[in-house]
Amino acid sequence: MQYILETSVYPREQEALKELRILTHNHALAIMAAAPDAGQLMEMLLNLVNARKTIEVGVFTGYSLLLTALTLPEDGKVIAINVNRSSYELGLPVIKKAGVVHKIDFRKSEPLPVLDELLNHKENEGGFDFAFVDDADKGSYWNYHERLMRLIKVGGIIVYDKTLWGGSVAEPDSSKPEGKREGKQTAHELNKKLSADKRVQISQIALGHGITICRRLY
Ligand SMILES: C[S@@+](CC[C@H](N)C(=O)[O-])C[C@H]1O[C@@H](n2cnc3c(N)ncnc32)[C@H](O)[C@@H]1O
Repeated sequence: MQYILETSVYPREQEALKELRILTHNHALAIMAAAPDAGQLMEMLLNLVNARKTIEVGVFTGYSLLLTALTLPEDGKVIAINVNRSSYELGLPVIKKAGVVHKIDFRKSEPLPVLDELLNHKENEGGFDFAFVDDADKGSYWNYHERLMRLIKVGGIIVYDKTLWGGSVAEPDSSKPEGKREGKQTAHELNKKLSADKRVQISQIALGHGITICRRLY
């Protein structure tokens, strides 16, 4: 198992990311993000769009945030939104040690007010290169999408995590107890809407809990 973790799943993980992953595990918190699995893909996507300004919705201890900050150029900025600050505080010493905290603009908030506030400033329309949405209130993903589609430039990328909801989107409702159907249903609704959205080119990847990459076409 250790071999798989160190050489297969994370073959080229930077030291700071590894430290944050281990710290998260040591606090008995599972790494919830697909980010460790999808790390290299995210890094490549950030590079492909020459990302300088990005948005992250759903921070937790900051694995995908640190990965983003390490990938951005010195003058890059990531606006990172999370409903609370406590888990971010846990990862913050590692982020500071990595020397990238100056690239992070952390906002403790529900995402929609922050996205709406950004849209109050005309210069932010199409002003961002990349966004990553990871599990912050799945029922609101479509509302995030409508805002992000205005904030991300044409040619920019929005990545949604957990869009296969552990594979359960493909299973019949009866396979899940009633209380556990919500995540599956919201993921299914989002997938239907994204695949019908002509404004984006999409690619869904069965990595972690499933990620969907959307490239804004117009
Ligand atoms: C799966 S974790 C994000 C993982 C993170 N990207 C990483 O790489 O470790 C989901 C995060 O969403 C946050 N969250 C949950 N509901 C939220 C909401 N309504 N608004 C903003 N953040 C929320 C949680 O506090 C948690 O930090």
